[in-house]
Amino acid sequence: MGLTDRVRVKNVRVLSDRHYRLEEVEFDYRRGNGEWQTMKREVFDLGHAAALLAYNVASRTVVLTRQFRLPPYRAGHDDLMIEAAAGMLDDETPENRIRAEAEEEIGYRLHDVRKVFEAFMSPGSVTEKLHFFVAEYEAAMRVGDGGGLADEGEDIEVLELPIDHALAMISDGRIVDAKTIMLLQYAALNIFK
Ligand SMILES: Nc1nc2c(ncn2[C@@H]2O[C@H](COP(=O)(O)OP(=O)(O)O[C@H]3O[C@H](CO)[C@@H](O)[C@H](O)[C@@H]3O)[C@@H](O)[C@H]2O)c(=O)[nH]1
Ligand SMILES: [Mg+2]
Repeated sequence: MGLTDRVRVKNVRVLSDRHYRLEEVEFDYRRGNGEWQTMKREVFDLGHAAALLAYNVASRTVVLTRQFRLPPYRAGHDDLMIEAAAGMLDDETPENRIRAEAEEEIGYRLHDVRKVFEAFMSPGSVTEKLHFFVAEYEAAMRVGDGGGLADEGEDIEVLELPIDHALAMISDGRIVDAKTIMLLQYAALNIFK
């Protein structure tokens, strides 16, 4: 399968190129009925990212983070965000990046880290693909307090909580981050049976 005979990019205009990159792309697209249509779409290029759920089967617990996120706040979410550990790849491999993020954000040096799936998080406008991982944690793997990198503005609380409590927080709206909901539901289906 390929789309080279259905999509012809005609022009790319960079609207913003600071921390992230916003492009306006003009292209021809061959519709289902065979007719060509010219369109313009804005594409927000964030790079790619990785996320991880740390879990412990015996204690039926998971480790999450809580931090301020400006975009949800601007959209009316008047609370900190509860999220799985995650970070942008920044030219690292997904596995190396997520191991480093787990140490920086939640303070665990994990052993076996398992990739479970990949997903585009907002395919209508954002290029970002997220690589999802899970890993078992134990007290002996704790190497620090986590919290993120203060000089990059990160101020992250570490939350260790029962999986059942985390799942209830999806139902009552306290957890509203997509990657975190996906990982908790993966864990409910495949890890905490
Ligand atoms: N200077 C500057 N820094 C920024 C800007 N936007 C983000 N940053 C900084 O860039 C760093 C990104 O931290 P990471 O841990 O690498 O990424 P993340 O923001 O946690 O990304 C994860 O969560 C996002 C929100 O759910 C996801 O979008 C993303 O896919 C990933 O999972 C943080 O220090 C953040 O403050 C900006 O516009 N300017
Ligand atoms: Mg992060």
